[in-house]
Amino acid sequence: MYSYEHDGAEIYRQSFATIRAEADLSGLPEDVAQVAVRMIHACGQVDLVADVAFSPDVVLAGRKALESGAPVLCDAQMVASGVTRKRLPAFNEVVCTLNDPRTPDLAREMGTTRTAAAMHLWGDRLDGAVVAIGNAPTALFHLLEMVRDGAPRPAAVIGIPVGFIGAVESKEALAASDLEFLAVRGRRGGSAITAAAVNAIASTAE
Ligand SMILES: C/C1=C2N=C(/C=C3N=C(/C(C)=C4\N[C@@](C)([C@@H]5N=C1[C@](C)(CCC(=O)O)[C@H]5CC(=O)O)[C@@](C)(CC(=O)O)[C@@H]4CCC(=O)O)[C@@](C)(CC(=O)O)[C@@H]\3CCC(=O)O)C(C)(C)[C@@H]/2CCC(=O)O
Repeated sequence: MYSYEHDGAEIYRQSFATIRAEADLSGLPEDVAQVAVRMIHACGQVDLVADVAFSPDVVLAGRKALESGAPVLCDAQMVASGVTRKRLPAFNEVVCTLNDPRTPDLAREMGTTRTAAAMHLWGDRLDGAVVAIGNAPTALFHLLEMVRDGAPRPAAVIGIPVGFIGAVESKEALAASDLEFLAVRGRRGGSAITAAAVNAIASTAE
């Protein structure tokens, strides 16, 4: 026999209370702090808060975009799968074009990864969208290149790729851009944290 909590709501309550007790959220505006709590919840690391980087209006911009029906454009299926549809305020479309049959050929032609190439299949949905990049640094770099070259601007970029090659640099490039953004500086990141951030932004929508 094991003694453990069986009540899902109580697990969540204790979890969020623990995060608020242990994480130093004092340097964050309240709306970003709410999102950071869910990001920490997704990875179990309260020190994540020190690496959270953001533009001041990113939560508001993301929320407004979702309220007005903007799609959530994701680099990987894992990110798309993690977005809780019932939290989205306007039956928003959640898009991941990675597994589109055209993507592998496009990647070969472009000489890049599939995640980066797949963004070209987002089409005009990029305009005013919430972009969620949780896996692929190449996708984040390429998004910045696309916008620099005149592609429509997303309303907010949740750019939290993880890893060792390009992750740090792509997030620094995002932070240096003029886009509304939320990121985690350093190697940490990933699909779960990214989806949690989208879910938090969506949940605060009214
Ligand atoms: C270099 C890549 C990295 N992938 C990482 C971590 C994870 N990736 C998983 C999975 C299942 C997928 N990763 C792909 C996106 C695949 N990963 C890459 C690429 C080779 C290049 C991306 C880049 O460097 O920017 C990328 C393929 C591509 O051509 O774009 C994936 C599509 C590969 C595949 O299975 O076909 C796939 C995504 C599937 C989906 O959700 O749609 C992991 C689960 C690892 C595993 O399977 O063992 C894991 C998930 C991490 C997460 O939280 O998302 C890194 C570490 C991010 C790495 C990039 C950086 C580095 O340092 O290498």
